[in-house]
Amino acid sequence: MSEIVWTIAGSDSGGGAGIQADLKAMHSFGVHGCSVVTALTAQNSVAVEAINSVSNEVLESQILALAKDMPAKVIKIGMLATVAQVELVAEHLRYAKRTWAVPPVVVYDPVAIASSGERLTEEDTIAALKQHLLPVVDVITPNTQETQLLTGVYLIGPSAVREAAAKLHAFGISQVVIKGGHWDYPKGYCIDYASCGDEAFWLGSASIQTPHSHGTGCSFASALAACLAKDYPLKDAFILAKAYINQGLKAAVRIGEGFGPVAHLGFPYDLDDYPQVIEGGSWLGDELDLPCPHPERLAAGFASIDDELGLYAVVDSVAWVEKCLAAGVKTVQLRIKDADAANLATDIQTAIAHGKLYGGRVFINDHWQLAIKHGAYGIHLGQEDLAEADLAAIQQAGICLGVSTHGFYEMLRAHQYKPSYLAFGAIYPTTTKDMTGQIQGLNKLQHFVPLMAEHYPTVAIGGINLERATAVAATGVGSVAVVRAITEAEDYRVAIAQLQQAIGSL
Ligand SMILES: Cc1ncc(COP(=O)(O)OP(=O)(O)O)c(N)n1
Ligand SMILES: Cc1ncsc1CCOP(=O)(O)O
Ligand SMILES: [Mg+2]
Repeated sequence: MSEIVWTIAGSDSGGGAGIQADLKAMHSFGVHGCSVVTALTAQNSVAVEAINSVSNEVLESQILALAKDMPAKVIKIGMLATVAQVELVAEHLRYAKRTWAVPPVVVYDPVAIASSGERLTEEDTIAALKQHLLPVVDVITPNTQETQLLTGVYLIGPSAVREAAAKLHAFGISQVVIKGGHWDYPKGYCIDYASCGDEAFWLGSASIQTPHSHGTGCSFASALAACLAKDYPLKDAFILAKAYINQGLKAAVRIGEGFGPVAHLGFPYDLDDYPQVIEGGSWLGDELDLPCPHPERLAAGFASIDDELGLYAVVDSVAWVEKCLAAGVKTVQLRIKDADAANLATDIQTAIAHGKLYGGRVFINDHWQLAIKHGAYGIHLGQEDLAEADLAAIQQAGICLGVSTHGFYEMLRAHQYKPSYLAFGAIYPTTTKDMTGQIQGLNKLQHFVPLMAEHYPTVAIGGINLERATAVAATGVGSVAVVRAITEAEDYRVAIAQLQQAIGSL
């Protein structure tokens, strides 16, 4: 069954923003959108001619009807036209959070001012929002103007953005997304910021020049709400919502005499629409004063893999490396997690030598210094290793680099380094490694592969066995990596042959 997401917002008779935009964006991400209308605005592409807020009775009847039968996983709040509406909605949200079997996640897009400049709310709504609504909000998505209205912080640079986010967190909001669509800083770029308190993310996209951007705020927040309902973590929902808006702005056209609406074109499948993940060491990172502990170690663009990766065995001993190579596996990874293991250096050296002897590709997990020293075919690194490892040395040695990713944010982060392959995991639950909260599933894999397969060899890992291998390969992923499906098989040679057949590889 589809996840249910409510939008509590105003109707836009022009069809470009409000409820109408919300439902289209939600549909694009495959959730079922329900609506609670707060006002029947009379608007067209030129002006907001009337607001026509609904009575609290009408508003409440919609909430009660939905709560009875269609409780939401995520509730997106948009325009609340009166102080009385703010109080009523806040009261129902508090009640839902207290009493529903699964408390809803509340996403608030503080629609204070329409893109055409008209004020959509009563003058004294801000005070009521701070007192009643913000304490029940989980995620807030203000633009520059709305951030300033709510925090009093004038967004003149990155530290002001962080300061404003801290003020929003202080209202009790755990996740803050500040949209930079109106900054134009650095020139020609749109920079957005998200903070979960302990982690912060910056995204950058080249500004898209179009006057037809009506409804972008509503659509962004609704896309984000839908992705949260699909269990994407905030950083991935942030990426997808941004890609959705970029895609929609590029395709937006005039409808009416004024400003046309952002287009709604379904899940974003074109990598060109995706934002750049901004890290220290990049020029955008420098503009934002992001720290970079080892700029001299950074590198992008690594050696190419010489052939299809095929079945990829990930094993923890030299003996297993040799057994897999001898059984015809062409890509093998030595994954020794104990940094103080006796004979670590000799094991790595021997595994690399076996690779050369059998004509296979041996990747070394984690121990990049020893891998460089002994001339490995490749090195596999996790996300946390990227900031520490000497990528420049790996690149100069001509060694291939594989990088793990768990979701869209990490995928785009890895893309900055242009590695030799990208691994997506964990596709299914696994007992080999603690992957709590990082299980992607086949659906997400189906989204990752078309975005990246044109640029890199791709690998799926995590919980893959013979029964699952065919479905995984059907996503178009280039390689399937397994641990237990080989090491715990009754007969590993038979298992290797069957897995190779299932994924259509030699
Ligand atoms: C092919 C492949 N994909 C992912 C991983 C995981 O690597 P990493 O994130 O570095 O985690 P550890 O393996 O070090 O626990 C992998 N090893 N191989
Ligand atoms: C190392 C690793 N990285 C993501 S899942 C995983 C373990 C995969 O092991 P298995 O194939 O036994 O599930
Ligand atoms: Mg590792």
